[in-house]
Amino acid sequence: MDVHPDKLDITITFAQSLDGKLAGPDGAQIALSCSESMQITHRLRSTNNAILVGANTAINDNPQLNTRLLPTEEQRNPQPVVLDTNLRLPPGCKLVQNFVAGKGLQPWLLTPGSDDLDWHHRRRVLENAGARIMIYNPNSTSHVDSIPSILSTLSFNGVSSLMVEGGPSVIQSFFTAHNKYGSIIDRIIITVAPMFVGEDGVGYNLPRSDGKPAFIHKDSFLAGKDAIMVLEPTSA
Ligand SMILES: NC(=O)C1=CN([C@@H]2O[C@H](COP(=O)(O)OP(=O)(O)OC[C@H]3O[C@@H](n4cnc5c(N)ncnc54)[C@H](O)[C@@H]3O)[C@@H](O)[C@H]2O)C=CC1
Ligand SMILES: Nc1nc(O)c(N)c(N[C@@H]2O[C@H](COP(=O)(O)O)[C@@H](O)[C@H]2O)n1
Repeated sequence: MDVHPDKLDITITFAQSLDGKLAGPDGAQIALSCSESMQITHRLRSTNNAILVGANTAINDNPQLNTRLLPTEEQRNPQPVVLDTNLRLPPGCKLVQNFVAGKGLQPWLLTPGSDDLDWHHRRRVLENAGARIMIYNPNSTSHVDSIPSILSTLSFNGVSSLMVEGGPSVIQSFFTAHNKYGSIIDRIIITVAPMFVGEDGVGYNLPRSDGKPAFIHKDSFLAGKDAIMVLEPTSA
């Protein structure tokens, strides 16, 4: 299947510990980035026209996904997108609250849809609260195989650059889709925090890619105590 005719520019970006964890036990949120690297993350948010997280991140962290750490004149908020298959996002979350208060863009919740009556009830509640529900074509029940449809839906709705922020399950899906469909990810920007989380933390795996590295180093620099590393696909 063709990924999509108008390819989005896709940046995968997240913070990890030295032992490769993005979240604590049971996927709990942990503060990995220092203030300097967090500001760089907000700058990156400002250079993309959409930011995507998975439902668990949206529910656990109740994030704002905005650029509030930048000076006012540099703040440019990306379109918030949540991969929310079963419409689990609480209608009172900050993304919806900020939109209703005129302090953020309308959150888009992407789902393959459902015949379930409770799902339709949650859809009405979320739409009445202020969220936009967007249904992508479910090519299969697999998260990985849904990614081309998700990207087409975003592209069709005017998104040209997408920052994928996490969590680990979504990142894993994008890495696997990149390996399977090719040419999906344009760069990975990882903040490495000088700490260990331990074996109960949650990380990701990079799938094998015909024995050669799928991504190679392009740049590294320090931001406060953290190291930031930029990688690009081998073929780029
Ligand atoms: N260190 C960092 O930079 C970041 C850390 N996190 C942490 O990650 C934790 C949550 O991570 P996870 O539990 O892995 O959940 P996640 O945030 O990746 O969400 C996974 C859920 O998204 C939905 N989903 C829909 N389409 C999907 C697709 N194509 N691929 C994968 N999931 C899809 C499913 O309901 C799935 O259960 C959060 O608590 C947060 O603190 C989140 C973002 C960045
Ligand atoms: N860059 C980065 N460093 C960390 O240490 C983190 N825990 C995260 N998490 C991501 O940031 C979201 C919070 O965003 P807001 O501050 O609410 O705008 C969180 O949901 C994760 O996506 N990122």
